[in-house]
Amino acid sequence: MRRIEIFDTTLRDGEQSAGVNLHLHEKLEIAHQLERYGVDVLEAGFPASSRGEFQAVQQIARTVKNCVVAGLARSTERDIDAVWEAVREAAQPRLHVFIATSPIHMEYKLRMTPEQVLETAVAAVRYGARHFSDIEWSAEDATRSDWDFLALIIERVIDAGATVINLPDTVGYITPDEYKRMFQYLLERVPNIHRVKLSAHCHDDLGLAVANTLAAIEAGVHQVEGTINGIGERAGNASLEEVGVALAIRKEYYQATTRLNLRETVHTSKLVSKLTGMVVPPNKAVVGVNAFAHESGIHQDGVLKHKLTYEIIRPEMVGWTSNSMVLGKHSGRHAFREKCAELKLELSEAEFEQLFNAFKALTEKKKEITDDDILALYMEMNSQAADSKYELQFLHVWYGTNGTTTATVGIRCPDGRVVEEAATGKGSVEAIYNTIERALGTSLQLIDYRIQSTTGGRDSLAEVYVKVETEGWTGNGRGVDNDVLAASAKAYLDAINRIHLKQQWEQSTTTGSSAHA
Ligand SMILES: CC(=O)SCCNC(=O)CCNC(=O)[C@H](O)C(C)(C)COP(=O)(O)OP(=O)(O)OC[C@H]1O[C@@H](n2cnc3c(N)ncnc32)[C@H](O)[C@@H]1OP(=O)(O)O
Ligand SMILES: CC(C)C(=O)C(=O)O
Repeated sequence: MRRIEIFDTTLRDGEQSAGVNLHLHEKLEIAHQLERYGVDVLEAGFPASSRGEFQAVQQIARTVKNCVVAGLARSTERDIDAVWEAVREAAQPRLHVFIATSPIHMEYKLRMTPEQVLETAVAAVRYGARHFSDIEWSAEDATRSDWDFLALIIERVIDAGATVINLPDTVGYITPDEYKRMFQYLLERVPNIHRVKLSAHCHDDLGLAVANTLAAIEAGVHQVEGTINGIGERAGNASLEEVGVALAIRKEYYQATTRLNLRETVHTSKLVSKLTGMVVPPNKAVVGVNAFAHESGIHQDGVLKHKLTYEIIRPEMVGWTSNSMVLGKHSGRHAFREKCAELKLELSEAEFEQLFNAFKALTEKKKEITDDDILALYMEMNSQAADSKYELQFLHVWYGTNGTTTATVGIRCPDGRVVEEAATGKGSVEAIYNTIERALGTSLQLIDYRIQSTTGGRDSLAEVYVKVETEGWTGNGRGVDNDVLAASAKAYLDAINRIHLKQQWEQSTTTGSSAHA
């Protein structure tokens, strides 16, 4: 088994993500977490770019002890001096110096001939070697460079003192097979290449960053570079957490390990996301909230019977507490039964079927069903059981801006009749309650009315609680619906039903027969 070194550039290339600007204390917090995560090299920033950046790199270099701390420089003495001043107090300082080697970059950006680039690169490494014993040299846009030119310049910078050679796919252009062949070609052609470590640095413009990084490992590189959550310039860099997990899960295939403490993965991802403001997509591999969420019945059934049917990564391995069964419209009875057991709902087979059907009906209206939704359905089912008297059949409300609202309700009575009535009120709820009272020939006083949603989100269920009083009797009622007005009507009827139950119970205790019999 080879050990692959992990070079983290979240604080340099990651911070180059559009819109990201970390404060010193935020960079420090991420740096210390990266140290706990177990990265081998931490690229803290580009010291020559600003005073604040210099100070941040310096602070990181002073406090991080368990990994190499690197700073990036162009091939100029000023940039290299800035890196030295910033990282000189690090336990293990590294200079990372680069120059572009592709024809397009040399001609249009640097406005240099290949000979000038060669001379500048060698001079920069020599200059850096006055202070640094650890020098990483990068051929920017290596993957669009001429391979023979690369071979020549690599040989020369190694002679000048480079200890790590990094060949970045700066614009995310190469494919895994080509990248592998490029490294293999250079390993054969450059005579002194075995004196140094080789490194890969991939961007995700074609969505190939992780695949290219793994291909480079197959080709024999010693170090791979990337960022947490794959953040970085344009489409970002290779996601280090994905590379680390791929190597761990496919250890037999890659024959390679890392020093990463994978259990810190999720925490590291969340911290970087929080401080950079770069939201992790829910379906992102390893760290997305859906990465271990099973939604469809066949998958949930499989996972309940044997996790490995649909899980190649143990969620605990990367720091999730467990997988999650998301109950939605694709869920089946196995997952629903598991959830009922978890919620400690005691159900007969018939009750289970009734609750399952209510749950399935709810999935037509709501995307994800939460524990609270299920509990609400359960309580609703129980309150509607044998004791139930009056049940809402339909409800229409015409809201008027002139201060009068009209409601029409249909109520199924215990004897099976459906009574229909209409009445007005100053607002929708008052109109509904006036109509219910007229339909049932009763008069109630509303003592308390409270409404809340079972969860956040527009598709949340509304839960209404009421307390009513009539002729010395009080009753509490609860109604749940995905519409607030229907929930209000149900709560009122529920309160009325409870008062009737109390009245029947009192009557039965005085006459000696049971109202529930
Ligand atoms: C692939 C990568 O991710 S590379 C790293 C990218 N990171 C950054 O750019 C860090 C933030 N950058 C900055 O703060 C600024 O760009 C600075 C401070 C580095 C330079 O700022 P300025 O001096 O104003 O130059 P500006 O950024 O406009 O242009 C870059 C200059 O560096 C030159 N340059 C680019 N790469 C190199 C190199 N590797 N070695 C030497 N010179 C280089 C360019 O040719 C250009 O030179 P010119 O001014 O003679 O035309
Ligand atoms: C400076 C180098 C390593 C880089 O970030 C790139 O080429 O993408």
